[in-house]
Amino acid sequence: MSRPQVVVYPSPALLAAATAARLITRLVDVQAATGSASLVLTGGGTGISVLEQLRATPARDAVDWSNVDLYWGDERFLPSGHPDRNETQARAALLDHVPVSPDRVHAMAPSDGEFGNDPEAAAAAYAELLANAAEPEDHGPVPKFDICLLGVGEEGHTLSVFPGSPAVYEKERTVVAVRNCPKPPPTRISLTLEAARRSTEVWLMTTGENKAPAVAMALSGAGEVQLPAAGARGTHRTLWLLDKPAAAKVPNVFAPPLA
Ligand SMILES: O=C(O)[C@H](O)[C@@H](O)[C@H](O)[C@H](O)COP(=O)(O)O
Repeated sequence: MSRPQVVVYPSPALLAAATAARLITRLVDVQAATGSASLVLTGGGTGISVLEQLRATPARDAVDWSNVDLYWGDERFLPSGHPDRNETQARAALLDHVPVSPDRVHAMAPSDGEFGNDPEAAAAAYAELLANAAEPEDHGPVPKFDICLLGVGEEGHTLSVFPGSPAVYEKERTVVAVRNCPKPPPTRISLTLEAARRSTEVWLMTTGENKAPAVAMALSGAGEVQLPAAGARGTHRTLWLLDKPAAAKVPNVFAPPLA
């Protein structure tokens, strides 16, 4: 697993704009090298802001969106089209504005979909979707995602994996149902950390002084059970993209070299 790298931006707006630019460049580079790309989207304010900034930049059209497989790291288990669903927000922010291939946008099931109000069945179905999408060279139960975007909660959750929750101990399944989630809505579907760690690159993005303690703990060696975001690492790269307040307590070892 890769050692975390930290990049700090002066403001949330600049973090979102710069991360959108970073994402465009990475997607273009991966497509130039392999012909396609796979991206795991996240919910949360920072994650959606990045998608909105991406939509706003002309450079977005450098990506062959028809050749991107889009997945979600987690989803709020709500009826289709509900404004709080991560899918709803991602479509409004970006996906409805670029020429994605509908059959390559892999949303997690809504609570009024084919599995009804059964989040365990919906989670199992998404795990099967991922297993079917994995290629032999991925050597695992999920595709080797090129980039996995993640947010971070105040107490250190990421995806919908919360400290000390059953999901944080899950080592077998790749997708789980989450109930009684501390962050509303209470019922969700989430990749596990094991699944996220199969990503080539993991980008954790967060802002605000209220996130500074969790960020500092994650970067200071906290265990993933206590601090799930600490367990979110890519096989080749782990980026922490922060604004200054969120980075306020980051250990000096991550500070940029003195000029
Ligand atoms: O569905 C969700 O709520 C997200 O996936 C969740 O993990 C989010 O990314 C964090 O809670 C950070 O959210 P903010 O960026 O809004 O602080």
